[in-house]
Amino acid sequence: MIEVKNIYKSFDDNDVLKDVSSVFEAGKTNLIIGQSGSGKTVLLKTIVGLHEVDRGEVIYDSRSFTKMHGKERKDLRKEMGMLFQGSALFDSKTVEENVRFPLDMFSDMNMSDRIDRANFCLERVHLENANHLYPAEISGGMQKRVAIARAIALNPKYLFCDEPNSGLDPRTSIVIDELIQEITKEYNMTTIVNTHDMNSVMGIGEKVVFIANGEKCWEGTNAEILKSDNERLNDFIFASKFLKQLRAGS
Ligand SMILES: Nc1ncnc2c1ncn2[C@@H]1O[C@H](COP(=O)(O)OP(=O)(O)OP(=O)(O)O)[C@@H](O)[C@H]1O
Repeated sequence: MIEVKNIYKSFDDNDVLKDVSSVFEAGKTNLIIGQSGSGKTVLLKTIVGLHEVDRGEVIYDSRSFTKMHGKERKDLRKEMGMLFQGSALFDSKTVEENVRFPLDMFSDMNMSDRIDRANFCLERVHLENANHLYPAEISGGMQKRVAIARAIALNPKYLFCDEPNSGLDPRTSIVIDELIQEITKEYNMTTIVNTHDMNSVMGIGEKVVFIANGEKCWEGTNAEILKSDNERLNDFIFASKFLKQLRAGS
């Protein structure tokens, strides 16, 4: 479980996060949604420690990340897996080498165990025969699966995904979303996903936190979204004609 408590973050005179609090439970796909520029990425980066909070606290299973320094933080970071926008694979490394990378860097496993673990993770994302291919030789959806395999290589307790569906077609997006949800449940991870993909929200939004202008405006489940009378949320969600129709029929 990850808890953010009354977080504030500014850049110069731009107050990006204002008093944001929420709890993200283990075994659930927790989504952060909001318009472009609303502060989703800054929130995610603040949670993983790429930005320091100005005020407030980030707590990982009763451990205050905000109050940690040095080695303690480094150790906690080893429990985090990250899936960045655009997959962020190393072009000059093969699929297997990409997945092995965190193991090479942060584990004390021998080479044979690292290769076994990389293969296990690749099988888990249904990518059995791509080990020796390079990222440029596989599709965008396969690249995402490699990135997921790499993110789970160190068996993280916490998984962070920034726009995991960017650049993917709707069908492949669903496959990736379902994979993220499956592994979240299988390993009881606390997963936080930044997205503005409404298909993801409706598909895997077990908890949805809506950020507008740096403030938490609403939170609930995907089922509750359709019934919400929060005006700002509705303006955001039902900007899509398809969802307006869905709501009318619900
Ligand atoms: N490192 C930074 N330095 C200064 N300002 C920043 C920095 N990172 C983000 N911001 C500002 O914070 C605000 C929120 O940006 P953020 O990237 O969190 O939005 P977002 O909701 O993730 O948008 P998108 O969906 O387009 O990725 C923007 O005004 C942005 O300019």
